[in-house]
Amino acid sequence: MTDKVLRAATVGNFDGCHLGHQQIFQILRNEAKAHGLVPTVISFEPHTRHVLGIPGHPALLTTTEEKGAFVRSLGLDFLALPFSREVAEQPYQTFIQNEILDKLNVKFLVLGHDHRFGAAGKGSFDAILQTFPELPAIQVSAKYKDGEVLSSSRIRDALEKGAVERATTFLGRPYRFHGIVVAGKRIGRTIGFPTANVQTGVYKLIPKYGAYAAVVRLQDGSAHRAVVNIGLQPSIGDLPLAVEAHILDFNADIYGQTIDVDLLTFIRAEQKFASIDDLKRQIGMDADFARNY
Ligand SMILES: Cc1cc2nc3c(=O)[nH]c(=O)nc-3n(C[C@H](O)[C@H](O)[C@H](O)COP(=O)(O)O)c2cc1C
Ligand SMILES: Nc1ncnc2c1ncn2[C@@H]1O[C@H](COP(=O)(O)OP(=O)(O)O)[C@@H](O)[C@H]1O
Repeated sequence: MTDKVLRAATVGNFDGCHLGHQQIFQILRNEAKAHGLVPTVISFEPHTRHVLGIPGHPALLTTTEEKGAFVRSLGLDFLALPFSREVAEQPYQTFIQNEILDKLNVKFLVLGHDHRFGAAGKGSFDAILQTFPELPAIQVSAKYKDGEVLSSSRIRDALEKGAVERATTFLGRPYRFHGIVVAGKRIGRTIGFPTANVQTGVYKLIPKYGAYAAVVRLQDGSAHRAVVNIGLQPSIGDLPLAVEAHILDFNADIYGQTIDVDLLTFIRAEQKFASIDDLKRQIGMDADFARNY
């Protein structure tokens, strides 16, 4: 299917949509405006690393849905192209000609410092300039933070250590879970702390287990302070991983709602308590911390 919209585009995985990615999006928006084109972020689904089995960290900072929501909130179009081994094995010339130029009418390309197209990553920026001399293309240099290139893997490392604020400074916004509220064991309400359990994407990166101060945004757009637990709840039993939010000063049934949970700060590591009373007391202190944070 060919769409008639004329686009300026960037292409990549953009996991996290961090400040380095946002710099590309900003330049893309300016160039699109200057040339009367629709600014478009073209990504892949699933993530290229998962399809190609590239070793390294399998977890992602953003699901495709989260990326799409963020990119669109900036006023850019978002497209997730189906990615497969067949797509990966196409020479970059074929992929760019067929998918980017012919199908999507891209008239201007904005590329990140390390983006490579096509089989064996042969489609470097210089190769593209040579192969498609009629296609205006610019390359955006890497963004640095603390003397190092800002990257998705640095953000993953920070989150795995519970260094949420560091992740926030790299992302330009808090680390977020976006998902539907599902039923848990219905124990929370019996100990005075009902918790909305958020379903996470399969590959979603799980930060260090423990309690966090957070902000929860409900489907009606309202924002609430919350205290969040991420972990296996060892005091209750050996349970599957849960990301659960107790919303402060709130009492309503929100099962089935799609909510956002934004992590603000790590409070403490998850522990195995000797009794439910000890667990309750600690959650009370965590809630007080989150209230005053
Ligand atoms: C702020 C907060 C901190 C928590 N910390 C721990 C903990 O350290 N260890 C633990 O075993 N469970 C912890 N929990 C999880 C509770 O055990 C869990 O919320 C309870 O089992 C209710 O689960 P349910 O929502 O599935 O009913 C915490 C929960 C909250 C809200
Ligand atoms: N303050 C609150 N914070 C989070 N969820 C609440 C709150 N008050 C009521 N709820 C509701 O209670 C549910 C959680 O109760 P809980 O007993 O922990 O059950 P579950 O084990 O199913 O999570 C939430 O999904 C939500 O619908």
